[in-house]
Amino acid sequence: MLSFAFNWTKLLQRRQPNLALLGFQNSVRNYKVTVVGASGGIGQPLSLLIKQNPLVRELALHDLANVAGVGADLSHVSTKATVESYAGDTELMDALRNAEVVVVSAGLPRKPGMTRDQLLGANGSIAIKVATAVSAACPDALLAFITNPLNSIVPIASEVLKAKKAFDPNRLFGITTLDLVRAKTFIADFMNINPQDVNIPVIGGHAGTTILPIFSQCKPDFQGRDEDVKSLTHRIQEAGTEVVKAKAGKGSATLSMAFSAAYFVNSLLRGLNGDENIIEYAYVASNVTDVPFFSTALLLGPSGITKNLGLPCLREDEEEALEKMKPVLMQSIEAGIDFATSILCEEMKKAVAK
Ligand SMILES: NC(=O)C1=CN([C@@H]2O[C@H](COP(=O)(O)OP(=O)(O)OC[C@H]3O[C@@H](n4cnc5c(N)ncnc54)[C@H](O)[C@@H]3O)[C@@H](O)[C@H]2O)C=CC1
Ligand SMILES: O=C([O-])CC(=O)C(=O)O
Repeated sequence: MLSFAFNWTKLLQRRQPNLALLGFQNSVRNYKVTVVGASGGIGQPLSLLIKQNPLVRELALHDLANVAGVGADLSHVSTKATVESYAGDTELMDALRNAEVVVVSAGLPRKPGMTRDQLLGANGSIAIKVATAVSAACPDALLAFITNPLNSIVPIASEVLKAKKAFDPNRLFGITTLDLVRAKTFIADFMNINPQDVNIPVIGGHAGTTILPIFSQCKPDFQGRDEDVKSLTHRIQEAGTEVVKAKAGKGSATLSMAFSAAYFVNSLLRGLNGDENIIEYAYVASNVTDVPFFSTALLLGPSGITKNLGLPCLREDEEEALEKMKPVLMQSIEAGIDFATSILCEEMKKAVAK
């Protein structure tokens, strides 16, 4: 019996170098993902989806409240990832320590009649808190925000990370996947095909006219009239408001957002894991246009963004829509930068006064 066991060990030892030569060694790594805002409307279904991802070793759930129950519940799901719960500001650093991917859905959602920009005061401070903690606890992590107003939140986080000397433009993302998911779904409905078969670039930002679907590059070719392009573009741009209205004061999109964020997180993880063919759209620091944050197609890899693939080919009407949206997007970016600067200045004054 002993010799049988010994022979197997020997055999396995001999086989190891061969496996390495074949490129199997470390072919699947395991990552720690932290969800901040984990007991919220998006946080819970998102955490459930991430718990099922085979690339995840550890899932850290952070929220201000109710997170222990969500964690206990989720920990009974029979998949590999272990689950740890962290509550309150005092446990944020522990939740983040050693995380390779941090996804943030912490923050207030809209109520009917509100714009996303009106969430800046409430949610801007959360972005500052999370980015500050990330800069100290896991500065090399890929940091992906869901929190609105996304067009301002990503610039806020970048200001904080710059101030903390932890800014890497290839590691900071605003998740715009839901805009692509909606575009696929609405176009597929219109053309009576499977949404999985539709591919369309959606560029810009994540609010109203800053969400720009590029119908001229739709695959398969969009079969419709100019009026159809207009009305579908409007529906994609206002789809968030459609859900806010339907939920009638009980929040905004949660399930479709969880689906979209889980998809995006999986792409980040596959990039980290060495997959070289992952392309996703996200709102990032960018020099593709003269607007400093912009969503385009990105090639992902082991350190986040490997390459910004830039603008798709644009038709004349799409060029015009792009030019029109730029000042709108710029206003939200400036609002975010001003917000961050004023809070960071306050912090510095307080530190000097101590
Ligand atoms: N990027 C996108 O496409 C989308 C963004 N959103 C945005 O996502 C955010 C979250 O939406 P929901 O989950 O529906 O809201 P929710 O109110 O259901 O959940 C938010 C969670 O964040 C937690 N939270 C608040 N402050 C926190 C802090 N400092 N640290 C940790 N946790 C904190 C709350 O306790 C709550 O559990 C909103 O800002 C919403 O506008 C929503 C849909 C789509
Ligand atoms: O509309 C909102 O407030 C939430 C959101 O960003 C979306 O659903 O696209």
